[in-house]
Amino acid sequence: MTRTPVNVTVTGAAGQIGYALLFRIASGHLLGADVPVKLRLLEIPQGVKAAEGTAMELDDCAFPLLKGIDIFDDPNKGFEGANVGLLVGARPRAKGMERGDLLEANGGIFKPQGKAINDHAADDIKVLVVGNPANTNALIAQAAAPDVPAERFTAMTRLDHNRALTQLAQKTGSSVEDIKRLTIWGNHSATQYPDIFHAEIAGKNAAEVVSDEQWLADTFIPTVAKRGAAIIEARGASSAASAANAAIDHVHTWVNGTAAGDWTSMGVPSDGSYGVPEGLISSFPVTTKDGKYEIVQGLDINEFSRARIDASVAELAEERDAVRGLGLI
Ligand SMILES: NC(=O)c1ccc[n+]([C@@H]2O[C@H](COP(=O)([O-])OP(=O)(O)OC[C@H]3O[C@@H](n4cnc5c(N)ncnc54)[C@H](O)[C@@H]3O)[C@@H](O)[C@H]2O)c1
Ligand SMILES: O=C(O)C[C@H](O)C(=O)O
Repeated sequence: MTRTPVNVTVTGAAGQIGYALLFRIASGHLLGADVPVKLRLLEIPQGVKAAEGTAMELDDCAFPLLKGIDIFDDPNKGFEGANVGLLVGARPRAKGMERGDLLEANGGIFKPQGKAINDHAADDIKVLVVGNPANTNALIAQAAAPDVPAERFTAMTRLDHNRALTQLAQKTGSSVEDIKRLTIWGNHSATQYPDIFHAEIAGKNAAEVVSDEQWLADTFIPTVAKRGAAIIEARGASSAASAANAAIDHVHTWVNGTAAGDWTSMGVPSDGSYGVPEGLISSFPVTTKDGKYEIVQGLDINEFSRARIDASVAELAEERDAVRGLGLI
């Protein structure tokens, strides 16, 4: 039986992450090796020509799963019939720009995109926001889409999760696939909290294997939380291939499920779990199955973790209050 192609809308398609992302979507890494896709690329008018160039290259790959590419500069058209929305395009912080200015500029992008999703996307739309500040941009888009179930709006912390896996594997001389149940809590920002207290390495408690709270506090957490800035410093540009890879992982896991005994980290609307105020889009440990996710319940949160989760959640609440003050939600 021939499957109906899945419509995947990618915003910021002509950007760095877009260039690293589109070829992997088209080759089946996002949804599966047997799932045909149609790409809908959304750019601002100045980005359309470059997106056309990328589309030419996608054509030149002759990907069997790629059933069409359309390019738009109007979100209402870009999200028409979208089953998956990858919201990558965002306004970067310019020199001299205050935080409020950045939130306002991104509100001008994510509010109309949320409304376009509300009015034009397919009923089963799943949204991943990558563009920073990702959690709050997701909140803005979600607030503009009252007819779409709130839980379909998610923000990317999978890159942080993957970064933490590698740091922990390198510290303990283990392999990333031996590590399970790691969690990123809170905001995709320097306040995020990578938590290894419930993680396991080859079946043993990771915190006990590491047994070095100073390394945890002074090396592991800041290395993971500030990795984005370190990449910018080294590369002169923000992470692109690793961010695209994490976006692929996020959606693939959401659609295809977490492995038994493991979980992943996703920024999702809080249901009040772990004291995170309801509605904030915060990173949690989640399991996924049949295209749905659930926040892992019942974890004991020690004092060390509690203070760090609270600090990151407080930052999210501040961002929410700021965008509320700007009338964006
Ligand atoms: N969540 C994460 O883990 C993570 C990791 C890395 C980067 N990021 C963020 O991802 C975003 C994109 O990064 P990049 O390196 O691809 O940036 P980039 O500047 O290379 O590309 C951004 C693209 O978005 C386009 N764009 C801007 N406004 C748009 C709009 N309204 N509609 C459609 N397209 C629009 C631009 O024209 C540009 O082509 C940034 O905000 C970056 O900070 C997030
Ligand atoms: O784009 C950035 O500011 C950094 C990015 O969010 C990252 O974590 O690599």
